[in-house]
Amino acid sequence: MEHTLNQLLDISKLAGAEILKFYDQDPGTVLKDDASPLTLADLAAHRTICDELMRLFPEIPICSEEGMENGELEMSGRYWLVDPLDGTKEFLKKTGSFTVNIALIENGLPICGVIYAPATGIGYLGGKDVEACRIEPDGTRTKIQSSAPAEPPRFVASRDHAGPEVKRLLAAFPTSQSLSIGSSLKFCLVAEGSADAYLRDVPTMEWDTGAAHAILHAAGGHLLTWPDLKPLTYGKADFRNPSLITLGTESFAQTIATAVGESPKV
Ligand SMILES: Nc1ncnc2c1ncn2[C@@H]1O[C@H](COP(=O)(O)O)[C@@H](OP(=O)(O)O)[C@H]1O
Ligand SMILES: [Mg+2]
Repeated sequence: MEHTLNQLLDISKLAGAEILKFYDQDPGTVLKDDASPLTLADLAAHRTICDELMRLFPEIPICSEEGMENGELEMSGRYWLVDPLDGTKEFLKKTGSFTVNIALIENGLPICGVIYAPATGIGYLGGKDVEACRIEPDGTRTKIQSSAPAEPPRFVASRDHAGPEVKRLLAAFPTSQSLSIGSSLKFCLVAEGSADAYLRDVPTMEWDTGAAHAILHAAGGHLLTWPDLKPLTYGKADFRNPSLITLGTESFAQTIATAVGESPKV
């Protein structure tokens, strides 16, 4: 699996190079049916990833965000789950918080994943039998591990997508720190122990979370549905996730649920 993850990292870097070709020129933005932006960078990254995955792993089907326009496909068994450019809005704003995401799903669970941030050259990978690590632009790898909550806790939130539950959370922990960034990098902050929790009460799609979920799990962290605190599974209708909470340690979920007035887990 380690070899596969290195291949996925190489593919992510190729896709990242395609994305950066559009960083300083008109990326040809159009709006999708759900009013979210789609650019030539998303499409170029999608093509690169699909071409490489099909070349190297012809037997494994691919579910990529940009291949799902008709929304008819259902995925099961073993497949690649790809978000070629997560954080398209951040890409357009040139904040640097955008990522390439590739995960392998088996029977509804993410087995391994790679996240690569083209603007910084930093990558993350991890899987079932592979320690989670952060990869610097020069290739140096550092093992990452999620951590027990700090006092006061450190929260991370979406820059573009934070709803009323996030506001309740911040009100319940008035001394907490809150860092706001775009894309799947939020999960990486929890995975590497730089943040304690990430509550997401605005919808995400399965391709937004697959790679991050695998890395987070390999780093000792947890991704649960909110507020019922159940495991998140893949292959759902329309690829839609419910509200989510990401944690460095599982018990912190209960602390947060109680603090914001949600019923304790039964
Ligand atoms: N109403 C909605 N329904 C489904 N997904 C949504 C959504 N609003 C935002 N998202 C998801 O949130 C992601 C961006 O989150 P963030 O702002 O935290 O980076 C988007 O990823 P893309 O940029 O890949 O489209 C998109 O998939
Ligand atoms: Mg996305």
